[in-house]
Amino acid sequence: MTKLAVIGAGVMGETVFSGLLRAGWEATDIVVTARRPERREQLAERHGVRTAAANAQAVAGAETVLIAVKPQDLGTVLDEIAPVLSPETLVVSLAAGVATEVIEARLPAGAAVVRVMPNTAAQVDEGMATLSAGAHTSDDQVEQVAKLLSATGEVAIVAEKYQDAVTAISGSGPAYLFLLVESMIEGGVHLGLPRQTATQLAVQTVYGSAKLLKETGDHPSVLRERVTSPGGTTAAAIRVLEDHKLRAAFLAATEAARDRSRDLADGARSTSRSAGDR
Ligand SMILES: NC(=O)C1=CN([C@@H]2O[C@H](COP(=O)(O)OP(=O)(O)OC[C@H]3O[C@@H](n4cnc5c(N)ncnc54)[C@H](O)[C@@H]3O)[C@@H](O)[C@H]2O)C=CC1
Ligand SMILES: O=C(O)[C@@H]1CCC=N1
Repeated sequence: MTKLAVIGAGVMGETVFSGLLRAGWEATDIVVTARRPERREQLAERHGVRTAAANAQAVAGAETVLIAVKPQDLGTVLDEIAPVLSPETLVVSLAAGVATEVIEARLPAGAAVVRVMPNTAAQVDEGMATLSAGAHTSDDQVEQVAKLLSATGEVAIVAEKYQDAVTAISGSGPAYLFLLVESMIEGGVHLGLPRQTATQLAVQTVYGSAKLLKETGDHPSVLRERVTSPGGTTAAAIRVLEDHKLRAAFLAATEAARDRSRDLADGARSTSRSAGDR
């Protein structure tokens, strides 16, 4: 029997199901779909999971269906799976922006839906995933999804009204930090450090700082003050970052991500198809 059908196993779909395999799930419990045959072959070879070319075939008889297509492709997928969805099947959507009520409206009446916002740090079991229940989802089903996702990191249950803001912080967040690391590396190279040295310094500094934040539980401003000696180098650098309005940039950037998340919901109401795969 299929425990989990992953519909649209791109970056995020593979991230979630490969975490379950690391946590001890059997590959035979999982069936995955993707638009391109080469991608399906790659996933079967890499993980030993079953693949299906047709979404309806993958979903038939599955306990849980994890939909990991882009919001623009969600409408088409929901229309394909709705006729074969059993009333017991739990539907989990990873799509940014798309409300559970929009998903429920395209599925048979009473379908149990959970909306999840994960992030790619789940690839190393340090993910942050939030989940919100739909109108017909029991507490046990929410617990079931929380347990599934906790295989790859932390899980929080949030009111659905917060999911667009969550997307702007933890969903997109890894990309902001990677951009910061890229910028630190370029800064080091600009100062004459060999690229390899600059990369080692930047990566370990971000990793160690994240660990310090998490393990001490201290507020970031307290940790920042400990680095900032009076009249010293850090104060000089932070002055420049403040001059360049780093905080204002983050406020504007997270607002833009939140707004884009809301806009993406419109794509899921149609049956249009996204321009193409990565
Ligand atoms: N990449 C990320 O960091 C995160 C992504 N998400 C959400 O996860 C979803 C997927 O995003 P990515 O993995 O980044 O995209 P992706 O483009 O890597 O993966 C999407 C996959 O869906 C497949 N697909 C498209 N239409 C299909 C169809 N009709 N039937 C079967 N497969 C189909 C594509 O072939 C592709 O493999 C999106 O809804 C996004 O909002 C959520 C949190 C983080
Ligand atoms: O960029 C995106 O739309 C997706 C959602 C959160 C992270 N990646």
